[in-house]
Amino acid sequence: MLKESFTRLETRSDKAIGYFYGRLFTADPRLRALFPIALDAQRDRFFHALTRIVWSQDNPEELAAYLARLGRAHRRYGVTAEHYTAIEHALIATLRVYARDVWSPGVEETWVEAYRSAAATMIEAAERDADGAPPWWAAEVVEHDRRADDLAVLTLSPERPLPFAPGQYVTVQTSRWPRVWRPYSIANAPRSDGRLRLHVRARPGGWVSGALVRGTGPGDTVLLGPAAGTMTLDPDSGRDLLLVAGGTGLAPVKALAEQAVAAGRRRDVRLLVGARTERDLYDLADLRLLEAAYPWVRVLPVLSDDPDFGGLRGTPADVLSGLDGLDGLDGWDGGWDDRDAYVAGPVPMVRGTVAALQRLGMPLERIHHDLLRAEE
Ligand SMILES: NC(=O)C1=CN([C@@H]2O[C@H](COP(=O)(O)OP(=O)(O)OC[C@H]3O[C@@H](n4cnc5c(N)ncnc54)[C@H](O)[C@@H]3O)[C@@H](O)[C@H]2O)C=CC1
Repeated sequence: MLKESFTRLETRSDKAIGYFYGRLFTADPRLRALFPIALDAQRDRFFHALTRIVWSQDNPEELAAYLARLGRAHRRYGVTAEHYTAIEHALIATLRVYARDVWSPGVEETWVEAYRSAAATMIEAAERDADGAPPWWAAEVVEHDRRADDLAVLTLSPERPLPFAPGQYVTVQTSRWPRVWRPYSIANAPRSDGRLRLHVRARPGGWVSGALVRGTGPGDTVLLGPAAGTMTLDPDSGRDLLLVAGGTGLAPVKALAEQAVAAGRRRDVRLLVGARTERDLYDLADLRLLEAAYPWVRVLPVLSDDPDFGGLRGTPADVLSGLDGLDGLDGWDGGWDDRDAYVAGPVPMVRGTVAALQRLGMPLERIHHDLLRAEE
């Protein structure tokens, strides 16, 4: 019933979502303040979440985990239990209009039940979280290192300790765009001074990334959400590590490399740094320092858009796919089933790299990435 009625809404999603927000803000205009000034991205995210909830009804475990993440993430917006009731009314009113040809009291009851159950899971997760972590941290920008016109490395000092594991990300809000949060991976292992580094590339039309690269400097304050993400080192593994980064996907991978070397246990680390041109290797000097300090770490730049480059060319996936019959990856040939891989970067690059690693014989459970979260 849910899927059938939701399909009616999907075919006219723009109008339906517009109607939904209209109902919501008319019923309680104060709710408008919870949302960003421009609603476009919010509309997409709301619809994406609804779609996922409807289509995950057959998979309660996956659904509960997703809703718990969603509920926790909503804490930073100041969402409370009462807001869920207002959303319920607006959603049901919208479905009544847009799914009118299949609507009946039975369908309505099913929706109300499914909505309340989803809301209860979100609220419960948010409340459980509220016992411990704050919903957000204020952090001072202590360094702003502009490495290219569109790229900056920011060092942030949170007002209170912000716990995280290498490989995780935080969401960031700037004063320029209230209520707009964007995720950025933390680019360092935890430090004694509690500081965090972010690698930010300003995307065309990217509000937060543009503000962080071009409109932020030392002394400014940003807000950070709690750390999240599962692309973390397997604590039981002493296996060699293959780290693959594309562009600013270097951030989480560098944090993992720092953690691996700090653990004191010698694990061979190969770090493939994918970029378009030499100019885009924005952190190579730092990576070379890591390599010099730990001889078992090898940093291998791979350039896709520079035919004159003397090193590895193509994407990281091209390099891995071409390994058959070559000398191997800087001394590594074979043994792919006994290594851990971590991959971060543009979605198609991550997909291609995962496929190439599987073809080399690496089991899927050893290949870590953030793809599903990126799509959330
Ligand atoms: N945890 C994660 O997975 C993280 C992911 N990212 C994502 O990484 C991306 C970085 O963007 P930029 O720095 O602009 O990277 P970029 O566009 O400069 O590309 C970096 C590398 O990825 C390859 N690449 C780009 N598009 C590709 C495609 N369609 N197919 C195959 N390979 C491709 C390039 O050849 C290059 O090697 C962003 O999308 C960001 O959201 C960033 C941080 C963490």
